[in-house]
Amino acid sequence: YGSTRPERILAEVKSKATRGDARSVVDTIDQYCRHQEWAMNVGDEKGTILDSIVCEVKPRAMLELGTYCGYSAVRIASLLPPNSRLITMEFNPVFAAIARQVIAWAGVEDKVVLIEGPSGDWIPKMKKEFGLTSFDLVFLDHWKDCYLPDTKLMEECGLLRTGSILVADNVICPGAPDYLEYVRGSPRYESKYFRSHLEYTRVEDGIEKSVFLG
Ligand SMILES: Oc1cc(-c2ccc(F)cc2)cc2cccnc12
Ligand SMILES: [Mg+2]
Repeated sequence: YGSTRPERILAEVKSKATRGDARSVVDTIDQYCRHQEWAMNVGDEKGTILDSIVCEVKPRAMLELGTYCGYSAVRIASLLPPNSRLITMEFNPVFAAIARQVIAWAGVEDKVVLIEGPSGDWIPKMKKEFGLTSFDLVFLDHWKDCYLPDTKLMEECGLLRTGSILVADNVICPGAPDYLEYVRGSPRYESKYFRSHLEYTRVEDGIEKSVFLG
């Protein structure tokens, strides 16, 4: 029986990356996915844009929708200030199982809480489950047709405060047109597009950064 792509990525991390070194895990995955087999990590180019926003915001409470193999969770966690938390949500149990191991290998498990299940089910429970008031920063990197409904749900559940920032991957490729139209057209958001490329390719893609104005 064949291994899955996430399993091959984990094997590469275990054989090539230094245990406890988040940067080496990130670089190992980028090397593998650029030269061996493509995978849907945010990647090095868009990852640098994400890094700059995380460093600017210094979030105490951050949410990631769409963990996949844990590449961006590791990247983000390595930049978080002490006693900050990244909650990352993954619907696919196979991806979640791999991500847990990648996050552990990188040594950032004390900053990351991985929850499994559909975002639509979890978002209404977040406040109670995690004793949260709101998220300072949200990274949307899951299925593109969930970006808009999940954003509206976060608004309704009071998980966004004045100044909360949404960062969305793949707004061009595969694209999230309804989400873009919403955050760019709504008076409740101040939105900005960061032009880049689809991870490990020359195809255009980009990240949309949107500040919730309350
Ligand atoms: O960064 C991503 C990229 C793609 C993607 C897949 C196939 C393509 F041909 C192009 C792009 C899918 C994602 C799904 C979820 C989160 N991120 C994704
Ligand atoms: Mg993506």
